[in-house]
Amino acid sequence: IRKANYYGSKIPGPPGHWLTGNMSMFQNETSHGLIKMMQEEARKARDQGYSVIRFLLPGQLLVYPITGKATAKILESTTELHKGEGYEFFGPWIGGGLLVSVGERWKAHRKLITPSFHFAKLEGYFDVFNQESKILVDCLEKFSENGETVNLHPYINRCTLDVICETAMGTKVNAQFNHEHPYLQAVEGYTAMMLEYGYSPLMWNPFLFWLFGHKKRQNDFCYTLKKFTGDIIAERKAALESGEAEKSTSKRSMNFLDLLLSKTESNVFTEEDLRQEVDTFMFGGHDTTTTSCSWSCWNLAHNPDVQQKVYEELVKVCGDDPNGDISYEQANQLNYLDRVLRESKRIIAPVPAVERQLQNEMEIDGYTIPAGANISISPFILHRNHHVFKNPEIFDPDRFLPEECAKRHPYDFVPFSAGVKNCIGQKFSILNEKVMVAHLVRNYRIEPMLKFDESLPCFEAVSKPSRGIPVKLIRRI
Ligand code: HEM
Repeated sequence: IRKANYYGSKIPGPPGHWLTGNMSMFQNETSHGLIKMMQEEARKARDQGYSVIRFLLPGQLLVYPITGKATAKILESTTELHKGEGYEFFGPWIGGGLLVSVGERWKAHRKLITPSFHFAKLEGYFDVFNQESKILVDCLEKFSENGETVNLHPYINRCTLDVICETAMGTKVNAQFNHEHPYLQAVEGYTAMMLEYGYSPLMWNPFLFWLFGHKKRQNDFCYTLKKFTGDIIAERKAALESGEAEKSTSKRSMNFLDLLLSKTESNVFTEEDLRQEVDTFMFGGHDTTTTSCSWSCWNLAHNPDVQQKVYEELVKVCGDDPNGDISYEQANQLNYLDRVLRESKRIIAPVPAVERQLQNEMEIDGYTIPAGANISISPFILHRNHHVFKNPEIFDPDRFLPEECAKRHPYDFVPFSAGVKNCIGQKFSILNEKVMVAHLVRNYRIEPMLKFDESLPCFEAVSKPSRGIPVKLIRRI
């Protein structure tokens, strides 16, 4: 506590209690209030010319770089890759998967997995992107017919789960037809617990964690999550061994799970390594894309002119058949849609923040941050920098015209983080989302059924919309 207070007193930030620091600012806020509070603290600090701010939690110094330039220092480090303490909560689920691992293990696994996201592979995933997006459109048809309001979020969620299972694991789970999917409920429960854990010091004590039943809750969620992926792995393995499924050996289509299974056969990977990486991909790749696509639909619904321009671009590039597939080449020509999806990630970043725990002292813009401090890289804070994004609360896709991007620091916009530990799935996710949104907009005009700020991003592992994405869908003729 003394060390955190000593260094903390030299970094700009709100005054705090000697023992509890700024804890009360965190505990008194709702999840969305927390985001607003931090954005406001960052705004005040920037206006005073600061590039970092800090918060103090009991014995913990939490530092936020608030400009792209200050963020570069941590993101460009090739040694400060340890995740913050908050990630320990995910240990029982994803263990030492890519997201949290460091050192030689991380390097070796990342090198092995990277080829699954080579651009030639991405093209091979388009059949699944199209197929599942069309199922999504069909599942929503009844709402356009009867004029009922529909919350798009769970529909998109089931669609992205089907996409990731089929592309990465070669397994169809048909979640779009199973509305009570236990895996999705467990993901929701586990990630919601994370925020509770992060700001409830009593939960940090393992005995109290157990005593109040949190451990049991966590174990139950974990059991469901691991059983789901464990079954997928076992099924795929059995299918390959019996010759029922063809091993995808072509460079173009080898799926992630087959790749990892081949490494366990040659003893490069243990069975446990395999499970952890599969769970990491499910965790990292599914909820994130869902959140991003949901907010894109919300932004489109609230900006009908933008939605119309997206539709016109779609007709121009892909033709006017709403049921036709969108090819990889066409997706790459949808430049306006691309800007819209980026602006949506700026307005509401799907991942509110990622953390690093310093192993060595680091200086950022003249401030000394001690070893052990947590540095939070928060797109939520960086993307609202009013010195860089004028009127940051306004949705304007033209901020992403090439000439506008050239005026900014590359780390002013970091929805997928950056540096060596950046998101491995970013291209996959962007293309998947493009195809989903394209199919939705080609078929329906999306109208909002709440004001923009009546559904708010929650500060969990992902920025889930507090009241969903309630819309009316009007069939395009
Ligand atoms: C809109 C969608 C997505 C967003 C916003 C997103 C964001 C992020 C962020 C912020 C990180 C942390 C990087 C860091 O600590 O610096 C990350 C890491 C990661 N993401 Fe994503 N992600 C998305 C989609 C995906 C998809 C689709 C996959 C897999 C199919 C994926 C797999 C991963 C993995 C494995 C890591 C860990 C990488 C490493 O540490 O080497 N993500 N992602």
